[in-house]
Amino acid sequence: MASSANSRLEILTRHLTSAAFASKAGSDGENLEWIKISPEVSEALKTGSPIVALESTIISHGMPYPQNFETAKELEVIVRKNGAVPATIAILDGVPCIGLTTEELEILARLGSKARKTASRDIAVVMAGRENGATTVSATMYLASVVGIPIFVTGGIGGVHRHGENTLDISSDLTELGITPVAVISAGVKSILDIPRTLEYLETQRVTVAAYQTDEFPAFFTQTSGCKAPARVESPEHCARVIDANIRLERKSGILIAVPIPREHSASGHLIESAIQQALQEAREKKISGNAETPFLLARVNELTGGASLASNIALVKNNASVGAKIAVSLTQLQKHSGKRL
Ligand SMILES: O=c1[nH]cc([C@@H]2O[C@H](COP(=O)(O)O)[C@@H](O)[C@H]2O)c(=O)[nH]1
Repeated sequence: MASSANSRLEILTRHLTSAAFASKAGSDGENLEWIKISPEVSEALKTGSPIVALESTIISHGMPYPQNFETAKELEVIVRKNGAVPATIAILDGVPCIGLTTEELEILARLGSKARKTASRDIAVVMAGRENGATTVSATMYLASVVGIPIFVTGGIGGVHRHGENTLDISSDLTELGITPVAVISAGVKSILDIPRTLEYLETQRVTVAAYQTDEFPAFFTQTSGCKAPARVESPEHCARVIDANIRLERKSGILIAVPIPREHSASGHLIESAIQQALQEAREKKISGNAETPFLLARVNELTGGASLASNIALVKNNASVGAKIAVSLTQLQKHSGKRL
């Protein structure tokens, strides 16, 4: 335990030193702290308590206001109820923030797509421009790993887009998973994407992929995708053992744990599927591509299903938050014995 806490302290000390350096380096003499960790998250890092990182693109671009604000708050409540500290991550006025206040969550929720969708490649630009950035899976993973948070909950990750073999439109979520040792708990990959190629690409990136209590890789709104998952995990403890092994191995790559949407919320799956097909067709006709494609498809599918997809989306993220927090608690217990942390 002492050595675990020490290793977290080492990480923090490194970052505080970097922040001080950044401050000194600021040519205009301003205090340019480059990262802000909330007091609660900072305390949890020091004491080695379980923490769950949460992303912010899901708030700004993934859902409309006010459901996005309500969901963001509820996710934090669920994480707490299950014994972990939530750390929603975003960039506010150019400062990466680990752990947001309710007021900050509301700012992001109201900004919606006016906040910049920030993938890992965009972090430096958003910081330099002192912009507000909603972090995607890739950017959230990166920032979580920088401060030593090994578990991150989201709804769905990006992937290989359909026709990606021609367009090379592959989300940087997949490459970040290849180089950043954070476990991402998601409901799999939406069928707006090419699921078989996404799984192939994850293999190429050396990402450990496991489905939770099922043999099949889930497709976000539906429990099944027709693709077999490379591995199966049975419980939060089992997930924690996989994450712990990855940390001990120092593989420096991520883990994707795919949790199927709860059965009672997957009923509208087929309705949603046909809306997805229509939205995809419209995106092609309107020539919408790149990082605008996912937000367009999500919003259009929600319109076409009369809000059913949003209700399912909220339900599955909440379920992921509960599973993710339990995994974080198990991992902390395991690491009390092994002493090895991210
Ligand atoms: O079902 C969803 N998939 C993906 C996203 C967001 O979109 C990002 C991927 O975007 P792109 O495909 O442009 O890489 C993810 O990291 C996540 O933040 C989302 O909100 N909902």
